Formats: sequence, C-alpha cells, structure tokens
Amino acid sequence: MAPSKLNSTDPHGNGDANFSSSQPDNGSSDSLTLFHSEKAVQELLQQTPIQQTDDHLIEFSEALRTVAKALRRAAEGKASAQAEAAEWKRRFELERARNQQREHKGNNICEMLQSWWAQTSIYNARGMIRLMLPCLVCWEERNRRVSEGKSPGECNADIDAQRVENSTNQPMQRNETNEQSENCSTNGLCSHEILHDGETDSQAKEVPNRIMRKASFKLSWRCKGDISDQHKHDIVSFERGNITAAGRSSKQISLKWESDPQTLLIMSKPNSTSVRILCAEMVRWLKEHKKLNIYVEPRVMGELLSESSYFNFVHTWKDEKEVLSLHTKVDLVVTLGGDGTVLWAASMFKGPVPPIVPFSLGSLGFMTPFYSEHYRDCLDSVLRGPISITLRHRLQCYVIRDAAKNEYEMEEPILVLNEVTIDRGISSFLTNLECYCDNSFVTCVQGDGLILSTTSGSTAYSLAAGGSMVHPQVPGILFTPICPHSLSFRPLILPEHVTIRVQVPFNSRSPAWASFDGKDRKQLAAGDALVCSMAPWPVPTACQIDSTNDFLRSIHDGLHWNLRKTQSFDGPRDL
Ligand SMILES: NC(=O)c1ccc[n+]([C@@H]2O[C@H](COP(=O)([O-])OP(=O)(O)OC[C@H]3O[C@@H](n4cnc5c(N)ncnc54)[C@H](O)[C@@H]3O)[C@@H](O)[C@H]2O)c1
Ligand SMILES: Nc1ncnc2c1ncn2[C@@H]1O[C@H](COP(=O)(O)OP(=O)(O)OP(=O)(O)O)[C@@H](O)[C@H]1O
Repeated sequence: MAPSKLNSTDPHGNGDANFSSSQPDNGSSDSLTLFHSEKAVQELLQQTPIQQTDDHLIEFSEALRTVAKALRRAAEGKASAQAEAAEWKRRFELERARNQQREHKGNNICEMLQSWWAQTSIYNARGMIRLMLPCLVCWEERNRRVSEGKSPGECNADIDAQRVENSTNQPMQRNETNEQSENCSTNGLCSHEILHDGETDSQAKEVPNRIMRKASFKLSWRCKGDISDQHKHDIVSFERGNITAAGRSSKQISLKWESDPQTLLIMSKPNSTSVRILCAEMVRWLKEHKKLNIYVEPRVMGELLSESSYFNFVHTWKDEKEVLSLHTKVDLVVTLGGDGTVLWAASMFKGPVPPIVPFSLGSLGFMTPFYSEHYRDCLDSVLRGPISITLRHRLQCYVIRDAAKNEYEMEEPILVLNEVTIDRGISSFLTNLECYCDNSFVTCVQGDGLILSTTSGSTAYSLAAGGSMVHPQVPGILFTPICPHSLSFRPLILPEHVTIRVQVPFNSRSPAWASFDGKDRKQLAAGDALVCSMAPWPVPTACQIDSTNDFLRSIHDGLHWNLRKTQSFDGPRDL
C-alpha cells in the first residue's frame, strides 16, 4: 500500500523522496496515478499537523522555560532584597547600639527602657518586619531608579534626600513607639517590668523579699605588653546588647564586674548521673557559700526536687515567654556537659547572652575549658573577676520561603554558634545549591551539601568536611562544601560583614535540608533560600587561661593536632 510504502521508505517522514518514487512507471491509467498521487498528498498533509504539533510542543516547552526563568529571577530578586534587608537591619542595630551608647549619659531611665524595648522587639517577628519594611522600600526604590537608567550613586542620593523629607513623619513614629511600650505586656517582656530589679511584676509579687538586680560588667582589651589601663574601653551595657564592638577580635578581652553577680543559671546535659550529682552539689554550694539566686531548667528542677525538698529555693521557668526574658535576670550561665551543652545554652538566648562558664563533662570539649573537679576555685575566681573571655560570633539565619507571599510570612531568624548545614537529607540526588555572597554569584554546590560555619564551629562539622581550623576570635564565615563532586572546590573563609544566600533552584531534583547546630532540620523546597549573616550578639565564654591558650589546648587535647613522635637526635645531619 502506498501509505505503508511511504512510511517505510521515509525515515525522515517528509515524504519527498517517496512521493517521486511512488510514481507509477508502467504507463497505467492517469486516474489511478492521480488517485495515488492524491492519496500520497493527503498522507503528506496528514503528517504536517504532526510536524506542527511537534513545533508547538517545542514552542510550548520554550515558553515554559522562559516562564520558569522569569519566576526564578523574581524569586532571586525577592530573596536578594530580603538578604539586603537583613543586612540593613544588622547595620541598623549596630548603629542604634552605638547611638544609644553615646546618648547613655544624657538619657533618662524611661527613654532608655523604651529603646531597650524597641530592641527586644526585634526578636519578635512583627518587630523585625517593622524594621525591615523601610529597608525593603528603599531597596525596591533604588532598584526602580536603577532600572530607569539612573546610576546607583544618583539613586542613593535621591533616596537619602527623600529620607530627609520623610523625617517630618517623626512624630508619627514616636507615637508608634509609645504605643509599643504601652502594649508591651501583650508582646512579651515589658520595659517597666525590667525596671523592677529584672523580675516581671508578677514574679516580684510572688517573691517580694528577693532582690534580683542584674550585675553590670565592662569588657576591655589591651594591646600586647600594655599593663596600664589606657586602652580600656567600656563596651557593654548588657540589656542593650551592644556587646558588639570594633576591635574585639584583635585583642584578648577581659570582663570586669561592676557589681556583684547575683543570679546564676545552670544548664546541664540530660541523662547523665555524674552530671546530675555534680549539679545538685554545685547548687548547694552556690546557695550556702555565695548566696546566689539559682535558675535551672524545668527538667533539672524536677530532678532536684525529687532528691530533696531542700532545693525549693531554686527557680525555673514555665514557658517559652519566660525563656525570652531570661537574659534580663541571669548574670552568669554555667554549663555542665560537652560542647553540645554550650550550644544548647547559647540557643536559649535569642538576643544578648550572659557570660557562660563551661565545665567539661563530655568526651571532647573544644568550648569547655573548665575542669569540673575544681568548680569551687573556678567559680570563686569567675565571680570575683576580672576574667578573660572569648566573644564567640554567631550566625543569624533566615529561611525565606518561595511560597511566602509577603514579609509577614517570614520565619523567625535562627541563631547558630557552630554552623548551619544545607544538605541533601535522605535524598540520593546531588544537592544543587546556588550560592551568592552580597548578591555576587559564588558558585553552585553540587555534592552532599554546604556548611556555613562560624570560627567557633571551625573545629566541628566544617573540620570534618575539610575546612580549616580558625581561632574563635577571628571574625569570618567559613564556606565549606560537603563532598563536592568536583576536584577544585576548596573551602573558603569570607569576611564577617557579608550576607550569604543559598538558593535551591527551581530545577533542583530534590529539596535540600537545613540544620542549625546539628538540630531543627528544615526542608528547603525548590525556590526557597537560606540567608545568613553575622548576628549582632556574640556568645561570651569564660576562658581558663586566655582565648589563644584555650584554643590551642583544645586542638592539642581534643584532636591530637600534629601529634608525632619527635625525631631522635642521632642520625644524619648537615655539616
Ligand atoms: N561529621 C561530623 O563531624 C559532624 C556531623 C554532624 C554534626 N557535627 C557537629 O555536631 C555539632 C552538634 O554537637 P552536639 O554535641 O549537639 O551533637 P553530638 O552529641 O552528636 O556531638 C557531636 C560532636 O561534635 C563536637 N563538637 C560540637 N561543637 C564543636 C566545636 N565547636 N568544636 C569541636 N567539636 C565540636 C562535640 O564535642 C561532639 O563530640 C554540630 O554543630 C556539628 O558541628 C559533626
Ligand atoms: N540542657 C540540655 N537540654 C537538652 N539537650 C541538651 C542539653 N544539654 C545538651 N543537650 C544535648 O545533648 C547532647 C549531648 O550533649 P553534649 O555534647 O554536651 O554531651 P556529650 O555528647 O557527652 O559531650 P561530647 O560531645 O563532648 O562527647 C547534644 O546533642 C546536646 O544538644
């Protein structure tokens, strides 16, 4: 049959060659020839729509690709605006902390508490959004003007001018702040409640005789060999959280109490008999010899009370809201456990962190320089001060969902002391993570994942993935791939001021998973991003000797770093 012949001899399906070859060559009737030709033409015509369908499919898939690209660009724009906003917020906090420090002397107490409240509310999602929105508006406005053909410099100048104009709105903003402080009890901790000796009103009523005033302290550092006080700087007003300061990374920092610490929080590793016994003994000693107020976790409170009703004086908390206000009550935190307990303790404080005294009751202990056997001497000297401390930087991480339609749906930031890891989870596919640093494309991670680590975390997971060990006082962010499927992907160390964005592309074969200090795993679907920058509040941990000595001891003892038998004296030598 002509059609089958046509098909069988036309590998390309265009019919040309077969159309001519299907011409009868024996001079049979014209009508038959015509019939066959018509049939062949019809065949061809029937094939044309198939060809057209193919073309349409190609066009359609190209259109889809274009749409996907546009969507991706839009999501990237959104994530980059949000990253930028996070960075603006960070700068804004630093600037405000600096201004508050300057204004400190002239301010009356009410203003001070109001500003404190404003700062606390940063950690309330709405407060954060309130801070971020103006930044986003500026960012979008700037982008709009750039797209109109203006130079970035011109745009910034325009926006600054507009901001000056907008300063006439100041009274309205003030009203907003007043409103906040009036309504603060509904949002968490109220500024006037802090005025009452660091206790909330309700608690102060429950325990009327106890005076719990927060101890203030000063941090200072001096140049090597300088024994005078000339280079001392006052940098800390604990409640304001302005513990961040330039220069903190370059010298050994010393903490001196300005008033005696009165309240101590003990955090301990669960499920350990030796830790439980030590904890009870320490609480008893602190109460009887140091007359301190003691806080413990609800779990530990239960353990203590099951041991004896003697421990009735110990305090604990009931809910998350009270945890948020802990930093206003606690002068010092003691941890009994390994590094994991230090991480746990740090994670309890979303804002300023009281100094932590970490006792070693784990197997390694990179951040736990104190021996538990000597806890009395050690706590004696810490409570007396001055002590050397390490200000450990933290990273603040925002998970930005592609599905979030507006800023109100943004999740609370998560603070990490070690690292945030983005990996493939249970998926067997390579991760495909697009990484940007301050909006510049860094690379695409194809492998098991990526670790964004602090320098304190450099001896943890990042080290296991081939990252360098870095002194914890060095300000930087480690960018360490996990099993990258490329020979040249070496780990990086980026400066502390950058904002890193890790984006799961829309064409990713599987979702990625983020985990924070090894916990709280969150799924990152295609289009979601993780934005990470240095957090304003570091974690001050007490040193046994000093930052450097403790760090070197931890890598020698913990990792047996560069341990090798010494070469013997005898043998060949250069003459
Ligand atoms: N392959 C790895 O090395 C690997 C894998 C997963 C998690 N981790 C680390 O475990 C940490 C969580 O610790 P955990 O105690 O809750 O979990 P865990 O009980 O599983 O302990 C993990 C180990 O990491 C050590 N560690 C923690 N922080 C450290 C630090 N800053 N420097 C050196 N060692 C450190 C701990 O001492 C512990 O031995 C994560 O932040 C991550 O860094 C490491
Ligand atoms: N107070 C706490 N409440 C709940 N979990 C805690 C607490 N302290 C520690 N953890 C968790 O317990 C686990 C083990 O803690 P930690 O690392 O301190 O002990 P360890 O494993 O014995 O020490 P090392 O890691 O040095 O061997 C960690 O995952 C940590 O997050």
